[in-house]
Amino acid sequence: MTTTETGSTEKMDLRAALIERIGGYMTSHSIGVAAELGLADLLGDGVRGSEELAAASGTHEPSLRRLLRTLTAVGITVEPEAGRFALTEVGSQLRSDSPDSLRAFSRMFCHPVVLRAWLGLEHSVTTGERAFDHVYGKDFYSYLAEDGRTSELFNEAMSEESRIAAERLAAGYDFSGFEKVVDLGGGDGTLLAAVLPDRPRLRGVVFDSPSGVAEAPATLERAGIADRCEARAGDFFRDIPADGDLYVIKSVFQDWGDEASRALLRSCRARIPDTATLLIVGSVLPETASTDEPIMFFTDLNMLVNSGGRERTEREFRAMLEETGFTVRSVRLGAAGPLSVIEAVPGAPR
Ligand SMILES: C[S@@+](CC[C@H](N)C(=O)[O-])C[C@H]1O[C@@H](n2cnc3c(N)ncnc32)[C@H](O)[C@@H]1O
Repeated sequence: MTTTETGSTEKMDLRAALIERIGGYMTSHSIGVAAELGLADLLGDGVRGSEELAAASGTHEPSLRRLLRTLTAVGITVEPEAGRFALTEVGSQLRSDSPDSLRAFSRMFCHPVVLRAWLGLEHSVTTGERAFDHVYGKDFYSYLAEDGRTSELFNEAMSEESRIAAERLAAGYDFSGFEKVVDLGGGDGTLLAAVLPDRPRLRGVVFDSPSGVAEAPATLERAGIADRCEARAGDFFRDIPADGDLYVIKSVFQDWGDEASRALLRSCRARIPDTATLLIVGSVLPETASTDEPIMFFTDLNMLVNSGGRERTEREFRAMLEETGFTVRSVRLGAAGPLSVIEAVPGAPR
């Protein structure tokens, strides 16, 4: 190959690299539609023809086939023979019956409610304001409180996203010195459903807003812990339960800006016992961005658009906790699967 040809190949690769990224929204849309139509459930473990899939999903075969080819191009399906498709390992996570299912998560984050808010990204970047409120005239959680179906989908999506982190926390954190865990903003109870079953003396409270906690009783029932774990509705800015000795806040702070996050920590400081322990489970951003963990940066931008919150670095978490009357005992990066665990206690260093 001549130098000129090498140079032109590199140029083509560079162009393709950018064009592929520009098409990112087409990827999310395609995955969202596949999840909505239940294509992964129809594919199951098998190889199926596009005609059979179109008949089962009530879709237009030539168009469905084009969708499936695009999904193949991004590694969700394979096309071993022309017009016949099967799931890849990545794509299998779109099956509703997979223990690692991310189907509700895909439906939620490719949902028109979220995608419309993302159309306001430029507004957010220009003004620093939440695009969601700009588009809908209300904030994300008020929207969910008024839209039961989307709220249910969001709770299910959070539960799917949480499962691995909850299992890692359950396996890796020493709960032995505690009697009652309160999961603040605990959603449908997925975290305590992972922690409590193997610890018969530990009790729990899933605390969330009325719409957030709506599915928790069923989760606790399914996990066989309903007799020692209750679902309580309330507002964590105002009435945090005072009867726990371990308080977990998982994937919550990224929803809130600095002022609200400090208000939440002050609310915890004022209500939790002085001898209690606070565990913050969530992403901890590195000081500089790179391609290593793109999801954290997607989440951060998603928070700018939808909730007005942000992901934070270890330095920022430490400063916020210290300012609000907590002492950080440890920061364990990646201790809960993709998430980190920050352990803090009320008051000055003990
Ligand atoms: C991103 S979700 C995380 C849910 C769960 N902790 C998890 O990791 O899957 C944030 C949770 O905070 C809850 N939340 C928001 N505002 C709240 C408030 N004022 N009081 C109690 N919970 C609230 C939401 O309902 C939602 O369940």
